[in-house]
Amino acid sequence: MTVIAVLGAGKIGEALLAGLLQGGRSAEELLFTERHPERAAELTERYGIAGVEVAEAAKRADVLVVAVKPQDIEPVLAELAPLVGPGSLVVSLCAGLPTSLYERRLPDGVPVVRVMPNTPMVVGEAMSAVSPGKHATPEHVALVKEMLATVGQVVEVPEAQQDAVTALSGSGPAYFFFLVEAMIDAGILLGLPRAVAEKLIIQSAVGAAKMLAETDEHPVILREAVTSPAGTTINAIRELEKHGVRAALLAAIEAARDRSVELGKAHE
Ligand SMILES: NC(=O)C1=CN([C@@H]2O[C@H](COP(=O)(O)OP(=O)(O)OC[C@H]3O[C@@H](n4cnc5c(N)ncnc54)[C@H](OP(=O)(O)O)[C@@H]3O)[C@@H](O)[C@H]2O)C=CC1
Ligand SMILES: O=C(O)[C@@H]1CCC=N1
Repeated sequence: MTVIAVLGAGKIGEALLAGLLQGGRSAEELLFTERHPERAAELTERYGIAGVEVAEAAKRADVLVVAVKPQDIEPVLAELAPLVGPGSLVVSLCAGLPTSLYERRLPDGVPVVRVMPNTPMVVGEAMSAVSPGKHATPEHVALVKEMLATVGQVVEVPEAQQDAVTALSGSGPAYFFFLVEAMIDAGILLGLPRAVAEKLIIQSAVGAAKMLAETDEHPVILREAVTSPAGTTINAIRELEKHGVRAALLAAIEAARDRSVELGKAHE
């Protein structure tokens, strides 16, 4: 039995715990730490998972998953330092934070694996990218990949690519939610009842995502198949291009990458 402790069970920490439970792990294999007792009680009530102190998490868990905001990392590492050693395994989900930060703050030899997941892990559809730090062995990486594979898909990338990954797939679900929200608004503008607009757009998003995942066709081919000559879609595409939506996405994702780099630099 591999015991996994999530340090900081906020949005992504909770998504991981929920996804691991859904993926077949039992509540006894999972632990979390939280700084607000009411939040801890809420999570225990919802999932049956025990909230513990960091010392107990370090003692009982095989994998310590750090899921606090990057701005909150220093006290967590100070608390962890006397509790971990080369036999521990620390996994960081934190945007921007390099494994070298953990290696500097924790005792020599502690293996660290940097992971960028995303919230669809709650429905078993996460996209996670893993990068080992300098003390992480292939066995450590395999263990982390195995854990993440129960909540979605996993790739391994060089750590230098993690800021780009964070901007693309870490934040990615937010861009799709934003698009869906805007498209539902368009339905309201056209006079549809909200419930109808929501159903039309959400199912269209699900259908489009399944086609992308399952047909192996390039997105351009799939879009062209919707775009009939002198039809409706091309009129919409012309407006999207006129309003610079493609350029806006490139600039937005570049800005997210830059913020990830900045979050890492704050701890140099
Ligand atoms: N949300 C997402 O989609 C993704 C987030 N991430 C990364 O995951 C991390 C967490 O993000 P997110 O879940 O959104 O943030 P949240 O603020 O929702 O979660 C962090 C949680 O950790 C708690 N916390 C802070 N310090 C401690 C501590 N010392 N001990 C115990 N608990 C503590 C926070 O409490 P409090 O509420 O008081 O701050 C909060 O509940 C970030 O580093 C982010 O970059 C990565 C991929 C995707
Ligand atoms: O917005 C953030 O900083 C985090 C990291 C990736 C997704 N959410």
